[in-house]
Amino acid sequence: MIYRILAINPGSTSTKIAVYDNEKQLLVKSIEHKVKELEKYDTVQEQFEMRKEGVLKVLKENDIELDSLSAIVGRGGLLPPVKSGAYLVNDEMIERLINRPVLEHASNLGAIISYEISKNLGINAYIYDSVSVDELTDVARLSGVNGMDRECLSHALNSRAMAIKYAKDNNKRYDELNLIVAHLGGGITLSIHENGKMVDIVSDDEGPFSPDRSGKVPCKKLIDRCFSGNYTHKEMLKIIRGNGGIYSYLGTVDVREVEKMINEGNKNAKLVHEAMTYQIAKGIGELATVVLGKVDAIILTGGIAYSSLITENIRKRVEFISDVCVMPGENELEALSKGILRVLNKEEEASVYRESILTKS
Ligand SMILES: Nc1ncnc2c1ncn2[C@@H]1O[C@H](COP(=O)(O)OP(=O)(O)OP(=O)(O)O)[C@@H](O)[C@H]1O
Ligand SMILES: CCCC(=O)O
Repeated sequence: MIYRILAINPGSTSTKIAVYDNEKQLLVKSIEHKVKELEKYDTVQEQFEMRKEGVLKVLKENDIELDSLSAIVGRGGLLPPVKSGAYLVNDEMIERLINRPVLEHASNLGAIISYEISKNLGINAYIYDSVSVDELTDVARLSGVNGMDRECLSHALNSRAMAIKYAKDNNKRYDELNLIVAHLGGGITLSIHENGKMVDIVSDDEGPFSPDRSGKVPCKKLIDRCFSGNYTHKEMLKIIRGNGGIYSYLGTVDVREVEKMINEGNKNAKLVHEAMTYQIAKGIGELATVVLGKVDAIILTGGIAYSSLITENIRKRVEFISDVCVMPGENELEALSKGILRVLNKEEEASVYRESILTKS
């Protein structure tokens, strides 16, 4: 049986789409959105029509008939905590993403666009491994302030896909391994996968800084700055997410550019580069304690994992814990599509989204 799956991954400046016949990629395309064009919209939700039309146009240009599609999958956005794997998109999920998303994020449009296209075709729309996948254990949930539990927002899609791929490549099952995955992209999140469950993470405000995010910062200094009267709420958020991390030190979010600066003798660039890898290694060390050090492998993935300077600096600090496996880049479209193929092949079940009860369909 051949299933044709459309995968949609809306990012901050692009909407990436791909079409697969089972595992065979028929089409992949990144629809770029110019900053000037996006500035016309006050909210991410308002970009829906424009992005949906872009997707439909690309399908038409590439002779992909809408009625040849078996299912559509969008990158799952900032929902309240959900389980890993697939969810069927329903009205309740759409209402949440349009009116009350946990955070405004382009990925919130993944489900919305998929649902809208699927409705007219009479096929299912899904999300897979949303940013808000939460499999934290109870003990991992406490933050240290009563009433302020930790949040589990991570690059779950790529991280789980790489962990599953690592297991397959090594003739093992995902649920028989303990794996630490470091997703090293524009944002950095680290996760520990214990016997097939992502039981803890180091999120992008708890651990290493990244190209554009601050990571963990000194709480008291942050509070002082918030109440200094010099910044709005929005400006403070931008300081830690968007203008934080490497950008705040060096004015770029491009690690390749940082490495060029280093090669040209820029000592500050070298220090910042080293500090980021040092913090990533510390985060990996922290997660190793979750499984009492019994880690089968440490996986380094995401765009930054293309840098051997980065991966070697991390390796030398963490290889005492376990083997380090470098799986650079991310293939979120493939991860989305393969996840839904497993659902269509009945190897996995899709959950039904309910605000309070998350049940298997
Ligand atoms: N060959 C390379 N060497 C070093 N860094 C690289 C290389 N290729 C990409 N990068 C860096 O990877 C980062 C972007 O990674 P990636 O594309 O995974 O992130 P993203 O998709 O924009 O964000 P996120 O991963 O948070 O969703 C940039 O800092 C970029 O400079
Ligand atoms: C919150 C981490 C996920 C992302 O930024 O895409």
